[in-house]
Amino acid sequence: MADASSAVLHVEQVTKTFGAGETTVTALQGVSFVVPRGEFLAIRGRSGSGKTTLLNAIGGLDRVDSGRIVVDGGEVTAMSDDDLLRLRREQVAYIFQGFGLLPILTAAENVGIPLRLKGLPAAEREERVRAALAQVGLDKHPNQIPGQLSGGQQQRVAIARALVAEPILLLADEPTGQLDSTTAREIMELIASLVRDNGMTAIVTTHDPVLLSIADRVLELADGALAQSG
Ligand SMILES: Nc1ncnc2c1ncn2[C@@H]1O[C@H](COP(=O)(O)OP(=O)(O)OP(=O)(O)O)[C@@H](O)[C@H]1O
Repeated sequence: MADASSAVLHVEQVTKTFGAGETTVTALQGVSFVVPRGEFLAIRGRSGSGKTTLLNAIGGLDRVDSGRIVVDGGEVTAMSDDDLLRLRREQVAYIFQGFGLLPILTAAENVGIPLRLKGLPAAEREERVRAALAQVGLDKHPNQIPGQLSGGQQQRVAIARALVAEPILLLADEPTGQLDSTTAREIMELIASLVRDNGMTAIVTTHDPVLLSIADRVLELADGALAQSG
């Protein structure tokens, strides 16, 4: 059992439904778990099991109906919209299946976005962007736009962008879903090693059984409820 005081994330009895009346879908029902600092946690589950809904609730992108979510001592489920914006800017970083890069910006400019939002001076931004691109093995491609990079390279840019602001919690929703199996494994191993090297905590959703073995622990969602932990 994880020491609750060292936990980065507490999820307690979280429930979320979509729609009303006969069309109501229960996306999450009574989900509870704790993630200790430094853990690389995978969440698996079939399509529609609630993985995206859960990550979006943790990252403050969507609100739940009941239950509590606490990230690094801050109660996400009680935050104002402004506080949620700050949470997403300063504490939580996202990696998406579709990479989520801005197509007209270069790799370096994409990586620099969180640092601009933080208002860091240009010289410090440039140095941190350079270091982040080097960490993901893309130091030779700072000036290419996403359309000039492979899928795996684009996801590396997105990973660098997620890391550059030194978030407490990294959330990755099917980050390898658009990649071939070899590249998918490379990307998952890269995320795992960066999380470990940077003392971060990460939650990654995936369907892929091969990739699950890279995680420290796997939780399974089925019809919006946690089925087992291992
Ligand atoms: N905005 C929405 N409006 C209505 N229903 C929704 C909405 N978002 C999700 N759902 C429903 O909630 C359930 C959980 O969806 P969710 O996207 O969280 O699953 P998932 O495990 O991430 O699936 P996938 O692996 O396909 O991304 C599904 O039944 C889905 O149809």
